[in-house]
Amino acid sequence: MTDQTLDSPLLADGSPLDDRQKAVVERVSAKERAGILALPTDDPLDPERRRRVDATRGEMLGQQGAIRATWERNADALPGIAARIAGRRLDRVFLVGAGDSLAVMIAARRTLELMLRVPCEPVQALEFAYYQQHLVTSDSLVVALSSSGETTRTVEALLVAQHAGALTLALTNTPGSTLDVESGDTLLLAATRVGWPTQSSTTALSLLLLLAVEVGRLRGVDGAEALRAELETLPETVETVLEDLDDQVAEIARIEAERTMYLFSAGGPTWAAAIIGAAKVKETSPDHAVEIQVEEFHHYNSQKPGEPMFLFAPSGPSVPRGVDTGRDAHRYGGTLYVATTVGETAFDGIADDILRLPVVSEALSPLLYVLPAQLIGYHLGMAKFAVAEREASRG
Ligand SMILES: O=P(O)(O)OC[C@H]1O[C@](O)(CO)[C@@H](O)[C@@H]1O
Repeated sequence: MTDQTLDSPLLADGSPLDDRQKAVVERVSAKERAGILALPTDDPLDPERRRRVDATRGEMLGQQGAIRATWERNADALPGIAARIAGRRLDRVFLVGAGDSLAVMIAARRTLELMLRVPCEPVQALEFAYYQQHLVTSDSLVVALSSSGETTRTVEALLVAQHAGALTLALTNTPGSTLDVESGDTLLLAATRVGWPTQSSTTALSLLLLLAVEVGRLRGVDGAEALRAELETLPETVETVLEDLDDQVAEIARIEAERTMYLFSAGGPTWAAAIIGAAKVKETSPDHAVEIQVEEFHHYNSQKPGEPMFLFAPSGPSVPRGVDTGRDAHRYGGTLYVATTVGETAFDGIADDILRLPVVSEALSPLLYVLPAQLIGYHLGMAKFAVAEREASRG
């Protein structure tokens, strides 16, 4: 059965989709399945994984330019879309995606909620398409993000939202993709995605943040102008953070290269960085990585002896629980690495090493905190290849 495409309940009788849309779903589903079957193996020296890890570095370091190019690309379209959203009475916003694209939605949620003043719910695309149709109204806004524009469940989510009469908006890196073609309004990313995804996440996040502050400005929301001004400076900060943390993370990766499980934790908007960190390790290596929300960490024996934990905790309300997490990491016999704000002293004497990032509003902080998450994934991948090569050469 592994080479078969999977059925969708939206292809069955009673589906809101028409025959043309069902054919669209069948087509993207078959293509997606082929992509999944072509993923690298868990061979520690898999050349396809290596090719993608190698390609990731340049893309990761080029994110400042990709963000600026994405803003430029949408300079004409974004103001009109922001005006349509600002002028509309909204009951709620659904932020739909899969994998990294869902993490981006989680990262953007806080700024969107501060600026739009309605609940903005990140939802996995399957959950939305199959379980939440009844919640969508003509006053809802559904934003669907897919870098490829061909992720089946995300395409289905967009189609379902259209049938429910919601205002819809697509974001994709692929002009002419199914999501782009099926959507009325599309914002286009300017990301390179030959390696494991980095630019596609940060460009999408930067665009959603820009859209949010534009809507906030149009609606006269307190703090929108200041947030806009801060956001405008962040592409350059992205570059600085990557340069400043690169060597430090490479050294941590060398220390931790022979572990087989990696934990990532955070709370608030930076939760997205924990999700992305675990995703990058799973992409760049044959090993396991999991994200655990900073509060949930305490409700189980969450860390095993020797396991490294990466905690993302910019100054903000999640820091005290992060400090508890750090103490328990050591009680479990694990190691703790913390990414936090320069000048934040809460983790001094608790963390095994601290990655320090510039001061930034917590709502915008994921745009910076996904960077150490990407660096950890990249450098662990490279360090693991080095270990595997050494072992292979010993025979
Ligand atoms: O943004 P897209 O193209 O929908 O891709 C989503 C997919 O990409 C990944 O983020 C990484 O391959 C997956 O986890 C996810 O299912």
